[in-house]
Amino acid sequence: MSEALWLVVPAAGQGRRMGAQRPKQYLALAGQPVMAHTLSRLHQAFPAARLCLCLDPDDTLFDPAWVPFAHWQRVAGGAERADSVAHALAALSGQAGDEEMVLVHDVARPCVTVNDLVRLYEALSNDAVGGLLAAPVADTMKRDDGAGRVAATESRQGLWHAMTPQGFRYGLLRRALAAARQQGLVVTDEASAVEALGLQPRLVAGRRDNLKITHPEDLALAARILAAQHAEGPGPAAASCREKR
Ligand SMILES: Nc1ccn([C@@H]2O[C@H](COP(=O)(O)OP(=O)(O)OP(=O)(O)O)[C@@H](O)[C@H]2O)c(=O)n1
Ligand SMILES: C[C@](O)(CO)[C@H](O)COP(=O)(O)O
Repeated sequence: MSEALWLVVPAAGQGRRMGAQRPKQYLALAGQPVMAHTLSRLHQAFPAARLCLCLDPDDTLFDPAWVPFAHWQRVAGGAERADSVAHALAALSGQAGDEEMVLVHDVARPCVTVNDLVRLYEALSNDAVGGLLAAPVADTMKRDDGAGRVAATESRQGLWHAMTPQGFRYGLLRRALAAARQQGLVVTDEASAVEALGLQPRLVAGRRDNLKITHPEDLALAARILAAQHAEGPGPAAASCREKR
């Protein structure tokens, strides 16, 4: 029996750095809410996947019409992103098998391409640890002195920007997040928790335009990225995983 693929989408944030009137996942982007774009990209890549959507318990803006998946559930998000992901994994207890793949993808990353999603899934399917989409750092990196001036220039050799999705087997990811919480380790991505177990997640090079919409200028940038991707046309034979499985 083919293993199920689980998608966890943290979408319970408030978008404080965006400074908008509503959480950024509900801001209009090319005629649709950010969330609708993100879920559409995930569904194009993984139409048969099962979605767990983390929403703020007080969220009154969510519309189920934006969810294209046949099998999906919502869970209450937590105080931090890691808590929301942990809540989703707890909700999947008894549903997801320990060896089944969980891909965690920020709702705030609507520009991820279907081709990158499928490439990541294929790269991780045979990887015992799991991994993440990432992009090598291309800028010179400065560390500040806390007073607005350069304290040092950091080597960018071997530095990557971690992105999402990040994919790990259900049992390992649940154990890793639980261990991080128990140790009081604050993690801003899933890979950090897996690394804390002494494992080395795989870095899968992805497009740099897999932007996380965070600051006000990012919304217009995301719109330009979507338009540019549309003009590019479909990537290299990015058949969805249903065709490939
Ligand atoms: N308690 C939280 C915090 C964040 N997220 C989600 O995690 C992703 C990445 O988080 P971030 O970009 O920081 O989103 P926000 O927390 O909304 O932004 P801010 O930190 O500016 O408030 C987002 O899709 C966000 O919705 C979540 O599900 N639960
Ligand atoms: C998971 C992530 O998108 C990887 O870069 C990032 O860590 C999320 O950070 P945020 O502060 O929760 O946006």
